[in-house]
Amino acid sequence: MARPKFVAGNWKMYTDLAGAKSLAAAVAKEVGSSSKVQVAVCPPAPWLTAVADAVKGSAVVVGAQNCHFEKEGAFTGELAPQMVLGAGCKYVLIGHSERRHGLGETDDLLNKKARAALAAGLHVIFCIGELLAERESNHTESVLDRQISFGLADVPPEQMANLVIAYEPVWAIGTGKVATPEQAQAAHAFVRGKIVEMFGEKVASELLIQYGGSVKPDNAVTILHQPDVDGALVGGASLKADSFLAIVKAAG
Ligand SMILES: O=C(CO)COP(=O)(O)O
Repeated sequence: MARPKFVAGNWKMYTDLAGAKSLAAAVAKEVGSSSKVQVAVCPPAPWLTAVADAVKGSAVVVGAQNCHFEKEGAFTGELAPQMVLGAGCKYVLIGHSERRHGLGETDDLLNKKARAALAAGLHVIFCIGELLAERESNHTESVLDRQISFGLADVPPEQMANLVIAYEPVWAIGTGKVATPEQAQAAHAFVRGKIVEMFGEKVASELLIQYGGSVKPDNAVTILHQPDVDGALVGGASLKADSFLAIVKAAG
């Protein structure tokens, strides 16, 4: 069975409350109550409930950009997976490069977060990707191998149906330098092969793997129609309804 396409917008630390609500409402209005392409928006944490309200009744779902691995506790500034669920989210992003490299989140920490989020009933978009220096020294595959082996260690195979991988080469994020369709396909095929090794053929064949890094309406079609590319995780172009919806359309 063909895998569905899944396009998610990562709004990062952008939007104010009014802007978040109107962007979400515009996306929801156009997507409507059923959609062949799965669509998610991931606003900043303070806007999650308002955005969940704004997309209610549409096929658009909401994701948070991070969560903690504990259910509750003295963790100032953190969000428990249960809180993310309670705010109306279906998804959570785990392991975005801006948190791995900008905030020092390790493979071990990300593994704890992914397992806790899945156990709580959230769906996880698990982000991986190599730095430019790692690609240039031919270490792309070993980096992806490490991020997957450690990051997804001990994830119960039956919970893999609730996990999506986003391959986001760090050198393509926010730079306008998109991976070529061939580079994206090669990395995605490698990732799927690694999932076969860890979880078997069935899990791997059903796994959605998004590409992220400078996806725009004008480059989306070729990237999104590579055999192992099942969607996109969109940053900058998700902040305007028109450009985000054009990418959703390109996926269909
Ligand atoms: O980081 C990204 C999505 O998570 C990609 O960001 P850009 O689309 O702005 O390159």
